[in-house]
Amino acid sequence: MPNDPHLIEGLCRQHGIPATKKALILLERYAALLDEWNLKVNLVSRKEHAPVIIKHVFHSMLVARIHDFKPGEKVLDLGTGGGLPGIPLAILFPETSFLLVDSTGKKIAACKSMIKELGLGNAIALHTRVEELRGVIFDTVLSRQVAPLEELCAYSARLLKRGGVLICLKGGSLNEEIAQAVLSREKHLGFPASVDQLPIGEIDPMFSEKQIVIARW
Ligand SMILES: C[S@@+](CC[C@H](N)C(=O)[O-])C[C@H]1O[C@@H](n2cnc3c(N)ncnc32)[C@H](O)[C@@H]1O
Repeated sequence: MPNDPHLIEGLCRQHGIPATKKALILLERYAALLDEWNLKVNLVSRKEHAPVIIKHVFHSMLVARIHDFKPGEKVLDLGTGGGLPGIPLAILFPETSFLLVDSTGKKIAACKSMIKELGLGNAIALHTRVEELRGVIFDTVLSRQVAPLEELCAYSARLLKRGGVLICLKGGSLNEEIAQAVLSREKHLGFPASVDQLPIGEIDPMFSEKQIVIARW
């Protein structure tokens, strides 16, 4: 489905997401590239009848409503697929550093090409399993539709600085998943000490079953 170029601008204004003119142009370009790449590599579901720019790009940008990305902050996008949520957020926050990792080589090749075409100097895509990342600590870990919360907490406990946060975009009923992650924290260096859920269904019916989950030390 083609992307309406004015849609993203209106949504950002309506929901208080800071986006410069340059960022809006890049976000639209990214949505178009994602559509193009999706014909060659399965990056996002092809069955959906919703524009990629809302269902995937704007959905990822909603993290900016609850987290203040700072200049110099180091962010990991764990299981980025086609760059979600890392690329939209790297566009919005050009002074924050984003490392995008995925275990599927073809997806990372697509991310590298899109990052280059968009001219993003603050995003790097790396083909690896997150379990194999060594010698690097992040201020923030992001993850969209990748794994159960306990698994994400196990990875993050090793990679997240004390005081950092894990922010996940998730769908469905999460109470049991969250309870399991909290119950298992002693296995994961005490992470998470607490978890908050923020439903985002009021923003668009498309997100009716979606939540942002924030896990803290
Ligand atoms: C359902 S896709 C979601 C991709 C993207 N975050 C999005 O929202 O479109 C899950 C992705 O996580 C990646 N993944 C799963 N486990 C991983 C791991 N342990 N390390 C790195 N990537 C992983 C998969 O290769 C896949 O691309």
